[in-house]
Order: sequence, then C-alpha cells, then structure tokens
Amino acid sequence: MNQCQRAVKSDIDSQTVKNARRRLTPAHIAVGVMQTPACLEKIRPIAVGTTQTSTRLEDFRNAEVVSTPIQGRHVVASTVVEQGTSILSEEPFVHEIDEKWIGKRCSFCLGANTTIACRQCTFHRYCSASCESNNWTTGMHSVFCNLHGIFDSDMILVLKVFAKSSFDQRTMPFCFSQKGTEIPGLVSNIDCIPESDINAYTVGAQLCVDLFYWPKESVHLLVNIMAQIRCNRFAIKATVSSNTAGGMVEHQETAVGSAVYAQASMFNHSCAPNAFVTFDGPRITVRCSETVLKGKEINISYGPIATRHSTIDRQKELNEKYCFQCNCRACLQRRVKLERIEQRKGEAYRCPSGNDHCKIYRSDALCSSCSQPIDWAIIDLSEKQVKKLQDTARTVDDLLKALDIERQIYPKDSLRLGSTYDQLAAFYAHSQDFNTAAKYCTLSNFIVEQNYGQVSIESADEQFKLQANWTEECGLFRTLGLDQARKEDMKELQEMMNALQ
Ligand SMILES: C[S@@+](CC[C@H](N)C(=O)[O-])C[C@H]1O[C@@H](n2cnc3c(N)ncnc32)[C@H](O)[C@@H]1O
Repeated sequence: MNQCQRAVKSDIDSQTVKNARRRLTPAHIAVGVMQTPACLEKIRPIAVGTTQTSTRLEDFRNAEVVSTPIQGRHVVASTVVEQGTSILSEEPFVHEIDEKWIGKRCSFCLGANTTIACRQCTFHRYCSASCESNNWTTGMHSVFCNLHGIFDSDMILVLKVFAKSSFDQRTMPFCFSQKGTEIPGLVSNIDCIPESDINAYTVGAQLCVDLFYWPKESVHLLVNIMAQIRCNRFAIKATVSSNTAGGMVEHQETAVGSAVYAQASMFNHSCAPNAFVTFDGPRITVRCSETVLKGKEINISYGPIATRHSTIDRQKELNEKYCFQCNCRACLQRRVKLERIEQRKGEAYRCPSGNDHCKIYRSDALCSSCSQPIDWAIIDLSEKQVKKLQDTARTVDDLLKALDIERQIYPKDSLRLGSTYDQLAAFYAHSQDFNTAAKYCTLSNFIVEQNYGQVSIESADEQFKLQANWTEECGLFRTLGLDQARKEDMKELQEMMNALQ
C-alpha cells in the first residue's frame, strides 16, 4: 500500500496554486460544494454491531458478508466452496494508474498497448478510443485531466473517491444499501493511525480545500477518506514483460495501479489465507485456494504470509501499513503458545524429590506428579542467595556458586538457568577460555530450543547473539590473527566453531 502521507506534492508553492486555479473548471468547485453535513454523517467510520448480521451482496457467489464484534465485517462461505471457485468478481469503485506507468500503459484498462494520447493533457495514453472515452466519463479524467503535475496518483485516487461520493450517492461504497440492509462506511482505523500521518493528511487536505475553494468541513472528510483508502486500497497487479541482458524475456507481476472496491473490501486478512485475488485490468476476482466449508471465514492476505514471514515481521507490517493488530489463526496460535511459555518461564521450579520429570508451580502445595510436599520458604531462601551472589559477583566462583543453587531449584530447561549460562559463557569467552565458553553456550542454546523450538525466532536470535560473542566481543578474530574480510579466514573460523560445538 502506498501511504497517503506522500499524497500531495510537497513542493507546491503559491505560484503553482495560482497556475492551478487557472485550470479549474466549475466541476472542481462543485465537487466540494455538494458535500453536506448529511453526507459527512454517512461517511463516519463503522460502528460494528454487537449481534451477528449477514448481508448478501449482488456480486458475491456462494459467500456472504457477516459482521461480528471481534472480526468486524468479513466474508463467510454460504455453502461448501470448492478449491479454485470464484466467489467475487467486481469492477472498482474508483481506480487510478500508478504515477510511473502514466503514458506507458493504458490509463483506463491498464493494458500494455498505448496507441492514443489524451487529447487534452497528452500525458495519459490509451489502448483504444473506447478506453479513452470510458476514462473521460466513468474514470472521471474529465475532472482531473488538467490537474496533471499538481497531484500525484495517490492524491487523485483520494479526490476521485471524494468526487464520486458527491456525484453518485447511490453507488458510493460508504453507505450503499442492498435489499434494505445498510452497510456503513469502510473502516478507517483513524484512531490507530500515527499522529504524524494524520497531520500530513490534514496538510494535504487543507491544500485541496484552499485550492478548490471547498467548504472547511471537507478537510475532515478528505482526511477520513485518506485513512479509509489506507485500510482498503488494493494494488492492481499486471504481468509486465521486460528484456533481460541475455536477450531473454522476463515476466513479472507488478503493481500498475490502485483501486478501492466496495465489496472486495469486506475480506479480512489472514497470514494463512484460503483465498487469493487476481486482476483482469482493474476488475478484481477472488477465488478460494482451498475447499472452504459452509460457515467458515474466507480470507485473503494483505501481503504477509505465515510460511514466508516471521510472526514479528507480519505483525509489524500490518500494524505499520494498515494500523491493526492481526488476530488471524496463524497469529493467534503463536500468541497462545507464547503466553504458555511466558507462564512456564516465571513459574516452574524443580520438585524437592529431585525427579527431573516433576515440575512444581507457586500455587502447588504438593507436587502434582509425585505428591512430594513443598516447603516454599526453603525455595525462597535459595532464590535470595542466588540473587545476592549474582548482584555482587566479583569472580566467576560467585557465578558458579549461584548456578549450583539454581540447579537445585529450577528444572533443566528453565530460562533462568539459561540466563546464568549466558553470563558464564560471556565471562569465559572474555577470558579467552573458549572451550568452557562453548560448553555454556551449548547449554544455553539447549534451553532456548526447549522453550521456543529449534526453528524459531528466539533460537535464531540466540545463534546471532552467540556469533556476536565469538566474533565481536571476545575479539576472536584479533586473538587468532584472522582477517574478517578474507574468505579463507572465515571458513577456518567456521570449522573451528563447528569443532567446538
Ligand atoms: C479491508 S477491511 C476488511 C473489512 C473490515 N473488517 C470491515 O469491517 O469493514 C480491513 C480492516 O479490517 C480489519 N481486519 C482485517 N483483517 C484483520 C485481522 N486478521 N485481524 C484484525 N483485524 C483485521 C482491520 O481493521 C483492517 O484495517
């Protein structure tokens, strides 16, 4: 998603505004004048109902839109939907060619053929007279043609939504009715958008309002539309062919435009989606990528995918771009697992029986496995001793004494033991006793793998941390007289590290 904070060219100055005003037509001003408080009312962000309601929209096949308090509106299968079946095919509410493709692809159907230039601006090109005429009318190029160079494609998309909402109340996606059931406005997540972005939106909106002599209320409306577009925009993809250096032709899926769809906007995201989108020009089609049972949610991915991106990266991307905390199946499973680890991390102790398989917890009076009674006062005392030794440690012997006590009270996979192993590894590496350091590194690594799994972000972090310890902190390269830039030296070091492990 291209973010709307770059929607208005920042180098706009008063002379440009004066020149732009000369190019205004009554339509530009009319767009703003037609905004009434009633329209603002309708465009407010959605208030999700407390009860489940369903809406059958015309273009959906074998699926319907349902609203629940947690998921908001989303699409569910109304019958068993076989893999590969199309459930929605829809033309955009508005669409706009991306800035860098203007003149290189047809501005209406986004095809590669560009034989005709726009008779007025000459920048936009078309594959046929019918595309030129369609873009002039339904594509609203008649309104925006002479503003080329003042606004970029992102801002034109915003203005198109604004204009179309005023001109054509019946089809605006923000408040359209179907068989008597109203679907309120597209989500904007406006309360979660960073303040700096809202400020940038406001500057852009204010500029348009000043330029077009629109009423002041339009600023609020435009900012809201920018936020809605941020959460609901689709990048229109097309196959772009290019010649490579070796004379081969390469085909790549590339974003050539952006669009807002009234009905495709009802699909929630999942990092493990069961549907995908394809484009035929600006027309979007959504198909199931697996068979979906009746009543199950149908999701698409907004970008991140669980099999390709880590949970942390996915959450970060969705939060930064679309301002929501993902609660899809893949993210929830991971969160539950982490919460369980969090609980175990703080609470597990070793059973006083000494049995490695028994773990006891603070709320236990007896071990739940072997029924051994627990004297928590003794364990508390041991924990105090450990803390004192670690806080005042002057020599490695203090750390080793603390470790001895910890081994009596914590199970083998306790993360608290892991942290002491880390300290010891760092100490020995610093003293250049690499054999002993390696022993503690291996113990620490074992604990991380036990808690988080061998293939996990935490294990990967541990590996990086260890590598940093070896190569940077303990100056292993310097100690061994190796050169980090030489391939042979790196290979030699890797072999040594393998041998140590
Ligand atoms: C294109 S809309 C989808 C329809 C939306 N649920 C509605 O009620 O209009 C995208 C917005 O839905 C919500 N959403 C979509 N997928 C989500 C998910 N996996 N977890 C949490 N919220 C999600 C977010 O607020 C997001 O910005």
